[in-house]
This record gives sequence, structure tokens and C-alpha cells, in this order.
Amino acid sequence: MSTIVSAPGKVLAAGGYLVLDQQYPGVVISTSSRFYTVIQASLGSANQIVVRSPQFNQAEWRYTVTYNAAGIQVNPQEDSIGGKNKFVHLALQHTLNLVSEIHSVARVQERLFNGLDIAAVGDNDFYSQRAQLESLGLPRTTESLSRITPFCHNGVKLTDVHKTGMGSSAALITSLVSALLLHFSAITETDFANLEGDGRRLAHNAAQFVHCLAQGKVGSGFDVSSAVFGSQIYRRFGPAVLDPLMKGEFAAGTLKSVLNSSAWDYSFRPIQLPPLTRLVLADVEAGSDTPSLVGKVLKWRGHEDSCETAKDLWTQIDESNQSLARQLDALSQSYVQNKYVYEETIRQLASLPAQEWESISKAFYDLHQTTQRIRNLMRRMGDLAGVEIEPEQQTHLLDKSIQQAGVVGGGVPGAGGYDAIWLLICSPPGLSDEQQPLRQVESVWSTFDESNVTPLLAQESVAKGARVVQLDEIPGLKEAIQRQ
Ligand SMILES: Nc1ncnc2c1ncn2[C@@H]1O[C@H](COP(=O)(O)OP(=O)(O)O)[C@@H](O)[C@H]1O
Ligand SMILES: C[C@@](O)(CCOP(=O)(O)OP(=O)(O)O)CC(=O)O
Repeated sequence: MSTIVSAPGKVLAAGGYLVLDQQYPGVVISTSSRFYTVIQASLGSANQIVVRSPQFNQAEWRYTVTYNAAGIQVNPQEDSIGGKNKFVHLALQHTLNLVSEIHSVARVQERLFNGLDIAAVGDNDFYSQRAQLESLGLPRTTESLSRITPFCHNGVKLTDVHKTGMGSSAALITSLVSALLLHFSAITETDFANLEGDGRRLAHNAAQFVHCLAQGKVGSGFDVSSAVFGSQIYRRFGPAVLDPLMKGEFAAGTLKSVLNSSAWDYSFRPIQLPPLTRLVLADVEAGSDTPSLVGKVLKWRGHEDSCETAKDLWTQIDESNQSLARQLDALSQSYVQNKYVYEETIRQLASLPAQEWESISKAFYDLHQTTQRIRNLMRRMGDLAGVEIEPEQQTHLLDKSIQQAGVVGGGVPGAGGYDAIWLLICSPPGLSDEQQPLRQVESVWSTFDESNVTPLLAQESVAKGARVVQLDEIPGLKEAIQRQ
């Protein structure tokens, strides 16, 4: 029997920094690029778990599971060629204990009778493909990216890979924890498939906890929430719910009671991007260090000399972020009300830059203005806090991109910095590939001389968050997990 769960990556389009405070929601889009965990019964030894990542060199981690009065211990084997993998180790340790608290230790022992083989792979978008395109002599376009083998081998060790900032650890932990809970029948597939199901909530709470523990801090959790529930308006949970577990209190029953507790007060409201538009992402440069950016912004926000200005600015940013959410909703509704008119409008917008849209569609023009206002306010926050939230080179790249016909708007995702940009562009049906706004954007990116810009393949995920999949459904997955 095998169990496969996929979980999407994320783009925090609005709400960077603010979303760390429960007062402010964030707008997060989950991506079509996903992480997959494939659990298969192995023919190995009892209580042995092997986790492999066939996209990297030396990426195999072996664990032995033992049982004693304190619960289940997942022990990394000294001879693991992958060295340490805190994220994977903690996911196994705590999810197996959660299973034993929900069922029994015997359930875990029984399902580990022949050991387990677990493969974890991520879509190519999670890792920069710039070097791969160069070595294949291909131009930096989405068309070239679609020619690279799915789940391709990155040619390096996991520790040396260049990530694109789509949240590999959150997607990995979500897919791994959910797959384990399902494989050990701690939650049912039907309940997991339901966005409001208790099983899906438990998977979320468990993945949040493991991710926080592995990161050594309780962040906002927007990445895990979108990996579990899909695109959403996210409001964080109060961190106190995790206090006992973060302090290492694992007396019998604690995991189950904390992770099932009604004290989890996060909220998510599913959203979607307007129909006939598409999200486009670019991998720009080596990533900025998010924790150090966050540290500086929070210091500025807390400082007595700047806290009043910060409060005012955050109120303004929040108003714009909430307008963005409302405008996205309204556009989806207007599509439902009159598909024909909506489609015709998108076709017209696709041939003009957004500054010229007001007379054609006030709703899309306003959306454009809102994204620009959010950029301005975030830049102001960066200037005041002394942090490069939208560095000058990103400003040039975004301005050039947003001036193109059919581009609604964009920004730097999450904490900002040098690593990525996102754009929302019109994608009307019936246009030839050459006429699509995406082509023009790709051409601007390929000739941009201040940094090396490579598109990613990701679009918005149509599936809502984490889901169970079958091996044959996903092109290239079977081949990838069989790779040695
Ligand atoms: N393909 C993979 N296989 C196994 N572990 C992985 C894989 N990808 C990521 N991880 C785990 O996630 C960690 C990366 O976490 P982090 O640096 O927070 O990444 P991100 O910023 O992408 O979320 C790695 O050190 C590793 O423990
Ligand atoms: C600043 C933040 O609000 C958003 C950071 O989002 P990013 O998407 O930039 O994060 P990384 O996955 O670490 O690259 C911090 C948070 O919410 O945890």
C-alpha cells in the first residue's frame, strides 16, 4: 500500500511583516508547483524508515524507531549519507507519537513491520533552474522550463541548492505529516479531502507545530496554512497554543490534546485570483535572509521613536491589503455574473497598459492601483526601517514589467528582497501564444540588464491545498522516485 500527498508552494502577495501580528491578515496564493511525499511499505527491516530525496546528491536519511515508556523514539542512524535533516526527523518523531496517542503504539508497530520507504520530491520551481537552462543552452523562458525533466536532479547536495523562496520546507512538512497521518489511518481520506474536515485541521496543526519546532520559532504560519488549505486570506494563530510543545512537554496525550485543541484561533478564507488572469513568478537572484529583514522591521516597529509612524503606516498598508482582497473577490463574482462581458474586457485589457484601463474596466484599473499603492507603502516602510524590502533594482524590474500591455500589477513577495517578483497578468483565451501578455513580459525579463531574471512555471494552484494523489496521475513522479 502506498500513500502520496502533495502540498503547494506559496506567494505572499500582500501582508508581508503585518501577517506576523494577528491583527492583520495576509493575502496568500498557493502555487501549482507542489511538493510530493510518497510513502511505500518497504521490504526492509521492521522499524526502519528510509527517507530519500532523489533530486539531490547524498540525500538519504535512515531512522530506527524504538518504543519505551516515554513513547516512540525516532533515532537517526549514524550511517545516514544525508547527515542530519531536522525537518524530516521532527516530522517523523512527532507524527508517529501523535498516531500512537490517537490509536496506540501497537498501530505504529504493526504498520512498521516491514519498515517504510519515503520519497520526497518538489516540482522544479522550488529550486532555481537558471544553471540548468544555461547548461542546456536554452533561453530563460517558460517554454524552455517546460522542457526540463519533471523533478529533475539538481546535481548538488540539498544544502547547496539555490531555493526560489516558494516555501519548500512548509510544503515538504505539510505533505510528509499529512501522508503519515493518512498512512497510519490517524485521519481518513474523506475527512482530509474536506476543507473544513477535522482531519485536515489536525494535519494543519501538526504541520504548523513541526515546522515551528524545526525552525526554532513560531512564525506567522501563512506558508503552512496555504500548503494545507490553498489560496486564502490568512490570519495567524496566537502562538501560546504551542507553548507546552515548544517547551518540550510531551507527557502522554499532550500532542493529541494540543493539536486537537479549540484554542487554535487562526482563520483562513479561501480566495482565488480573477478568472482569465495568471500569476507569473520570477526567480531573480540569490535569496535575501528573511529572518534578518524581519528582525530589523520589527525593531523599527517597536522603537519608541518610530512606533507611532509604524502604526500609521501599518494601518494604511492593511487598508490597501484588505482592498486587494475585496477587489479580487469582486472580480471573480463579476465573471460568474457575466462571463461573456468579462472575457471581452480581459481581451481588451490585454492589449493596453494598465494606466489606460480606467475607461474599459474600473474594477481592473482599481486593482492595478491597489497593487501599486501597496508597493509604495512597502517601499516607504523599507526606507524608514532601513531594510531593502523592494530594492531599487526590483523597482526597475517591476516598473518595466507593469508598464507592459495586459499586466495588472505585481510586487516583491513575502518579506521582499532581491530573490523574486510576482506579477498578475491578463491571459485571455483565443489569443495566439505570441499575442499573450506573458510573451512581452518574458521578453522584458530576458533583456533586463540589472539582474538575471528567470521565469518560473508556477501559476495559481487550482486544487485547494494539500491533496491525496495517485502515482500515475503526476507526470514524471514514478520515474523520479525510482531514481537512485
Ligand atoms: N527535497 C527535500 N528533501 C528533504 N528535506 C528537504 C527537502 N527540501 C527541503 N527540505 C528540508 O527543509 C529544510 C529547508 O528549510 P528552509 O531553509 O526553511 O527552506 P524554505 O525557505 O524553502 O522553507 C532543509 O534543510 C531540509 O531539512
Ligand atoms: C516577513 C513575513 O511576514 C513573510 C515572509 O515571507 P517569505 O515568503 O519572504 O518567507 P520565506 O519563505 O522565509 O522566504 C514573515 C512571516 O510571516 O513568517
